[in-house]
Amino acid sequence: MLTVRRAQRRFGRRVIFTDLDLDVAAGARVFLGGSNGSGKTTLLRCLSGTLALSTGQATVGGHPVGSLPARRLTGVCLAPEQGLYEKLSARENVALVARLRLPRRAVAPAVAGLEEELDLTGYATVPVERCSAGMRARVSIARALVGGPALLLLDEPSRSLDDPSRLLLWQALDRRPELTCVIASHHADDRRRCQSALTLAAAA
Ligand SMILES: Nc1ncnc2c1ncn2[C@@H]1O[C@H](COP(=O)(O)OP(=O)(O)OP(=O)(O)O)[C@@H](O)[C@H]1O
Repeated sequence: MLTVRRAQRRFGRRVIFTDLDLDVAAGARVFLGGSNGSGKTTLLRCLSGTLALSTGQATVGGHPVGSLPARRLTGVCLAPEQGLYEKLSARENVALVARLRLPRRAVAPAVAGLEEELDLTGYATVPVERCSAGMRARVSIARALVGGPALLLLDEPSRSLDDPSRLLLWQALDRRPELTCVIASHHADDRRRCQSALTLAAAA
């Protein structure tokens, strides 16, 4: 589902990662570890297509990352508490993405299903600007999941989540055994829930 070949990303002369190869089969979960500043977010941004690799290639479902077909296959939650439309409600934020990914009649049921799964129902109609960091993180995760992506990229989803909310996330992932996930995290329990791990080393 996800293939990375000889990937390198530099910022100026600073090499963040290099010679990176990765093969992630459909349905596999990869834990992305490494200390602060080791390049986890940078790699996820490259895999989502929002940042270009300096050299090397990455494909999603055989399509180059960043291409329209690859983007269609990819659900992204890179800054769990940010990047939402502040004046819109949780429901509207999720529905916006659902409309891009689903036929019109499938939008409302898909959004309602995710509201239930991630326990958004109590504040689904409240503007996101009034939500806490943990609430926002759950909205961002719902937005990444809506429309049934084949690949999910999550950057520190547990950062603002309490234990019951983290459980909701993992239950949602467990309900989707076909979903391929790459999850950057510092949380040992997140590591346990993934079949394999890639640990990035901090650049010298
Ligand atoms: N736009 C940029 N320009 C220059 N350097 C950058 C840029 N973005 C990130 N970096 C650098 O790249 C390195 C990796 O950052 P990144 O955010 O990917 O680390 P991380 O592993 O996600 O860290 P954390 O665990 O703290 O979230 C850091 O040294 C950071 O300063």
